[in-house]
Amino acid sequence: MTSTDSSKPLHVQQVIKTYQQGTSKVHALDRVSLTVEPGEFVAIMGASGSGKSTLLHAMAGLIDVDGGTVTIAGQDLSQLADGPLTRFRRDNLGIVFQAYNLIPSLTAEANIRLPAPKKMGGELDAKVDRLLQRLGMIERRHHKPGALSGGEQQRIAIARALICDPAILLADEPTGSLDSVTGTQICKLLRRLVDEERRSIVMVTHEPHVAMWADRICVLKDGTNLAEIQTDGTRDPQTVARQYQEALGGEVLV
Ligand SMILES: Nc1ncnc2c1ncn2[C@@H]1O[C@H](COP(=O)(O)OP(=O)(O)OP(=O)(O)O)[C@@H](O)[C@H]1O
Repeated sequence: MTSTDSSKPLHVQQVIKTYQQGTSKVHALDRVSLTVEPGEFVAIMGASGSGKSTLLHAMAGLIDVDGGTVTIAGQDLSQLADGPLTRFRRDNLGIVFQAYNLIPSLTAEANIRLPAPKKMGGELDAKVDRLLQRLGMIERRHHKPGALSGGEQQRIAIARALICDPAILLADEPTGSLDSVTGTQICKLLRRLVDEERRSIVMVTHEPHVAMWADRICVLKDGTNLAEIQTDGTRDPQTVARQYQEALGGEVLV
């Protein structure tokens, strides 16, 4: 697997997203800012409803924002029409969801190939092989998602997200459907993608023992930046949990 272009940071500047819920307005994001450097792993934490998924979706260009900018590799996403945005997303971002979102009727291998443009030709076969090897899934390549465990399905979803060699991976609760042992395996895999390939990762999570794999934790509250926590690399969930609680002023989390 090739390493990625290291000149592709992600900047979120003063982003606003407001939803109408009945007669009231919900400020899902209220001037949130975040910069992610090449080869940096950032976790986004916050209580339920604090705006984590909305922020990730804004970074992915999956929702329009009402103010501020999301810039990836120097490109302001709001300046792209639908078609160019889809292509830009494919070439620059990999996205991983809690529910894996694999196509049940396709084999693991076919799911990985799905986002690849036709022009990749024979290069694609080699790339799929490398990804299956890298993620320990070579023996499972012909299985359909229904015959794979949750952890295996998430590995395939990560391979699919990497097929176009994006510099940035966005992950929304990637371990949320997994037991803690399998979840840790996925966290270690994500960490390796940062350490060995210098990819940038932004991951939404509720869990201190998942967030501890990041370099930095961005804590949101009510759609605003509340705090930044630098993890110290000791991977101690208790320390991260305590720092997180302190950031929230001792509030009990949902
Ligand atoms: N499509 C939508 N329509 C209306 N309101 C929305 C929509 N999406 C999100 N919201 C609201 O925006 C706020 C932030 O939601 P968001 O899903 O980003 O929070 P979250 O931190 O990811 O929560 P959770 O941890 O529960 O997934 C919430 O009040 C939510 O109800």
